[in-house]
Amino acid sequence: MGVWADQLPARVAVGGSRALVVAVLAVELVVPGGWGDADRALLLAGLVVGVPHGALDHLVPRIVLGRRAPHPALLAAGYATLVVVVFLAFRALPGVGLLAFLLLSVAHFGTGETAVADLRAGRPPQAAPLTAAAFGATVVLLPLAAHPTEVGPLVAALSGGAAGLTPGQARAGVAAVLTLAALAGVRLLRRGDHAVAAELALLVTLVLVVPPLAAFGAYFGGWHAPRHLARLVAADPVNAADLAAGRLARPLGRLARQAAPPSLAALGALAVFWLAADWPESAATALMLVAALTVPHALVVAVLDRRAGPPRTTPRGSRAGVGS
Ligand SMILES: CC1=C(/C=C/C(C)=C/C=C/C(C)=C/C=C/C=C(C)/C=C/C=C(C)/C=C/C2=C(C)CCCC2(C)C)C(C)(C)CCC1
Ligand SMILES: [Fe+2]
Repeated sequence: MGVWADQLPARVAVGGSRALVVAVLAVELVVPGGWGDADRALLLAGLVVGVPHGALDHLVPRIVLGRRAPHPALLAAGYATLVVVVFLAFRALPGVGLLAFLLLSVAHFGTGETAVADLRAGRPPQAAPLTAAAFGATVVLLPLAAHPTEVGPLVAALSGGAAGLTPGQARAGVAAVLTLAALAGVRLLRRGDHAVAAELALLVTLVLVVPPLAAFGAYFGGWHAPRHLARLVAADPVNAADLAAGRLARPLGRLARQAAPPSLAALGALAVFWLAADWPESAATALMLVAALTVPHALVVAVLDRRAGPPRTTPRGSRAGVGS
């Protein structure tokens, strides 16, 4: 086979996510009125499609550590407890909660991008703080700074009424994120990572051009989630033989079966929150739930990143993939 077996899922996810983001951009630029009022629908769709990417978190330690890992049922109970505690803490201290959520999100999305880039390049995951910060800030902070009016009501609902950014702060925020992205882009180009630099430019364009809620929905559900799932599929030794034979359908079926129950539980809670209030409280409470899911999810992904090794060197050879 011409590619690393481990890289097959990532190649598919990368191709699909690029095409989706380009399509979302094209709608904004070509269709009269762009996304218009459909931005909320795209945010909701992105959240719904994106939630399952964390639904295998309680199984990740077993994938990574094998039998030495605590039992998945124990992990699921701890995970669910942490979600409830963080959700209640966010509600009690919304200002601090929002700040912490944004910073954790920058780190989580940013390191997710560098981990996928490393997997595709066939090298072990390595710390790339500048690239990670640039990606994370682009998808989390740039929408807030570039579109303060559109996100204002949602940010106020999430933060317990805190005033949004002043025009001066927003301009400074945009300049800071664009400078960071430019520095990271130049460094990536110098290192020969042209595709990653182009992806950073694509995401910057998405966030600047497309309304912020639509842009975030597209990124979360159409880019971050499939790429993360691709890493999990590649990391699970159970999938090794299928991937080596170039088969993705069976690994994806297994993943869907395992992810269904936790996804339905989390989506049920999301639906209740979304339907129980009017905009923007509906979206704010749903995002608080996402924030609560983010804490254990980011912890699990950090473990995955630390334990990851280089891809297998032979399609069916000894396992040294993301999860080894
Ligand atoms: C396993 C399990 C489970 C499940 C889980 C899951 C399902 C998970 C998921 C996870 C996830 C799902 C995660 C996520 C993450 C996310 C994030 C990290 C986000 C972020 C966001 C942001 C940052 C935003 C921002 C903003 C604002 C704030 C405003 C407006 C504009 C914007 C949108 C930009 C349960 C619990 C059932 C049980 C136990 C076990
Ligand atoms: Fe994630």
